[in-house]
Amino acid sequence: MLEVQSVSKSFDGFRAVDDVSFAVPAGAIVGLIGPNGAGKTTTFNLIAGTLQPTAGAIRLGGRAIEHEPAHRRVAAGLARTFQIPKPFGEMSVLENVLVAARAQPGERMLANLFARASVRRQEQANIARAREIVAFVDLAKVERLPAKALSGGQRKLLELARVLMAEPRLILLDEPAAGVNPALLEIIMARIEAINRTGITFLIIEHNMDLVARLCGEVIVMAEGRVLGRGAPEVMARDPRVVDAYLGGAVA
Ligand SMILES: Nc1ncnc2c1ncn2[C@@H]1O[C@H](COP(=O)(O)OP(=O)(O)OP(=O)(O)O)[C@@H](O)[C@H]1O
Repeated sequence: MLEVQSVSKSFDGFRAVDDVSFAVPAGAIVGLIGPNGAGKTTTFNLIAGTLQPTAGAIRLGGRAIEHEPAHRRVAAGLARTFQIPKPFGEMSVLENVLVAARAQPGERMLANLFARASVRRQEQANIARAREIVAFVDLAKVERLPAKALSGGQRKLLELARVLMAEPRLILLDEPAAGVNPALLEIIMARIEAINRTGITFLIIEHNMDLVARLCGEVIVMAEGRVLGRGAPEVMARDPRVVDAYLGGAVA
C-alpha cells in the first residue's frame, strides 16, 4: 500500500529523516515508534505532502506521490490526523465531519446551476454518511455541539470521523492515545480495529505501548532520523539497539 524508499529530509543541513525505507502492506496496522526527535512526525509530513523530501521516493498503491501536492494524495486515498487535533471550533461536530467529504457538490458552480436536484441529492447523501460516521465514533449525542466544547479524547474521535469521511485507503494516525482518558482510549482502539477490518491500512505514531501492543502487528523503530529495526512490538521492545535509543533519548 505504501512504500517509502531512501527518503531523506534536511533542515538547514540537519538530517531529520536520513535515508529511511520501509513498506506498509495493504490491510496492516503498523506502528512507527521511537524516542522524541526521532523523525516520526517529519516522516508523516513527507508521506502526507506537507513537506517535500530532499531525496527519495514515496509510492501509494504503486503510484509515485512524492511530488504530488497534499490534496492530490488525499484524493488518491491518503488521510492523516494530527497529534493535536485542530477542528473548526465554532462549527458543530457534524459540520466538521461534513466538510471533510471528498465530493463537495456545492463548490461546483456550474453543476449548481444546471443540476440543482442532483447537487441536493449528493448533499443529502453526504449528510447521511456524516451522521453514520459520527454515530460510529460514538459522538452522536454531541453532534450539534460546537467542536470547541469537546474533550481532548472526543477531539481525537472527531479526527477519526473526519478522515473516514474522506474515504481513505491508508490512514496516518499521529499519537491517537495522547491526552486521552482510559474509557475513550478503549473506544478509539476498538474503532481503529473495526475500521481496519473493513480493509483500511494504518500507520500509527504512538508512545503508548498498550495501544501499540494491542493494535500493531509490527512496529518500525526510528531513532535520530534513521530506521533502527522492524518487527513484532514485543520483540522490538527487547532489542538492545531499541532499548539503547530510548535510554539515550531519556538522558539527552
Ligand atoms: N521545520 C523544521 N525545521 C527544523 N528542524 C525541524 C523541523 N521539523 C522537525 N525538525 C527537527 O527534526 C527532528 C525530528 O523531529 P520530529 O518532529 O520528526 O520527531 P518525532 O520523532 O516526531 O518526535 P516526537 O515524538 O517528539 O513528536 C527534531 O530534531 C526536530 O527538532
